[in-house]
Amino acid sequence: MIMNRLATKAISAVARTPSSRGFSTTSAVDAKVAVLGAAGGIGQPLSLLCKLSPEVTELSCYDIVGTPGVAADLSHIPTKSSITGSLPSPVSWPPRGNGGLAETLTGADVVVIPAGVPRKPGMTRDDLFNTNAGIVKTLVEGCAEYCPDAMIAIISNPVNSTVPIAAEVLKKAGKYNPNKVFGVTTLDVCRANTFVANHMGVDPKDVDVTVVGGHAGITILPLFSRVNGAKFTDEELEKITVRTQFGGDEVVAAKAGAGSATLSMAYAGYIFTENLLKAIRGEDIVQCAFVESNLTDAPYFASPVKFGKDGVKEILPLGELSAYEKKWFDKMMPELKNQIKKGVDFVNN
Ligand SMILES: NC(=O)C1=CN([C@@H]2O[C@H](COP(=O)(O)OP(=O)(O)OC[C@H]3O[C@@H](n4cnc5c(N)ncnc54)[C@H](O)[C@@H]3O)[C@@H](O)[C@H]2O)C=CC1
Ligand SMILES: O=C([O-])CC(=O)C(=O)O
Repeated sequence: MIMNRLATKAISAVARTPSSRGFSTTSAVDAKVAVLGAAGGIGQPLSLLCKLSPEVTELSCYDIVGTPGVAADLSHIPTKSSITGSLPSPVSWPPRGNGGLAETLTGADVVVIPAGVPRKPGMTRDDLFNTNAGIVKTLVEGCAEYCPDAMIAIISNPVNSTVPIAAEVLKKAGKYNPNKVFGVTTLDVCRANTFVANHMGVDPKDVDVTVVGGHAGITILPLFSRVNGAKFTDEELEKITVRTQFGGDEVVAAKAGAGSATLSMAYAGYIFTENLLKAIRGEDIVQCAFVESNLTDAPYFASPVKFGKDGVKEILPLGELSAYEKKWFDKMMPELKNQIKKGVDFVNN
């Protein structure tokens, strides 16, 4: 239940924040968040949610296009955080210094990366590798140089490969801290919660499904056997499991060539980010994340993780899988390990 209660609290904080009567002062700690890819389909609503968050005191938006406009627009929202928007060239809003990645990242506590191309119908997430691998590599090289102590939350697909890419880039630079590099799998948890709550006829805030593995098709494994009170026929369980694994495809198909999930991902990315900021200021947080892990024989694995002020504090035990979940687990592992290896090889070969 932990993550969902946090999600509800976090969103109610957002809902309260844009009051015309004043700014929220919930956060006692200064926190700079950098969003890389901030002019995109995810980046813009994610930046909006960060601008509304009482946890954020400084928001820096970076993209290869559009961020001066995004920042000028968001700057009129009466919340306490300051905001800047930078392009790679020395163009920024407000005009200052040299702009660029250096100013975006310097002093950042959390860097969220939704930069890169989204899928079109018929594509897998792995089909994005050729374009997005290089984008993530370059941006994380910037993190190694300008904010080596920041937590880095990666949204760009394929997450199963881009997280290992980030780790290898940081290792090469001598700046890798496995406790501070995460793939964001929160949207899988959001989908599983929504679908199971609909099935059970309960409020989604009262369920919190553990989703393990990775973030692509069958590497996404929702553990519905752990949801108290949930009853399924075999067919229902198969249907809800596959729908969670391929929830992204459902949105890609409905958008019919105009991209993939953006609004639900901005929500999920915001929940993940705000939880990191709460952890930084001392709250114990548990949420699912794709991290370096020795829970299985895959070097990275998504599972419930305890976060503290320095990032990952503890990777919680996987626990027992049902026979049905074990079948999916065995099917997933070769695919997950291949996608991880592809990311590692990209940086090292
Ligand atoms: N982890 C997850 O659960 C999810 C991941 N995604 C992934 O997020 C990524 C972004 O998706 P959308 O926002 O819909 O795409 P989009 O195309 O709307 O936005 C991407 C943004 O990245 C920017 N960009 C490209 N190269 C850049 C660079 N070198 N530096 C900085 N910014 C750069 C683009 O200018 C654009 O504004 C995709 O890879 C998508 O597959 C999408 C949904 C869920
Ligand atoms: O399906 C996609 O390509 C985007 C994504 O990762 C998701 O929605 O889970």
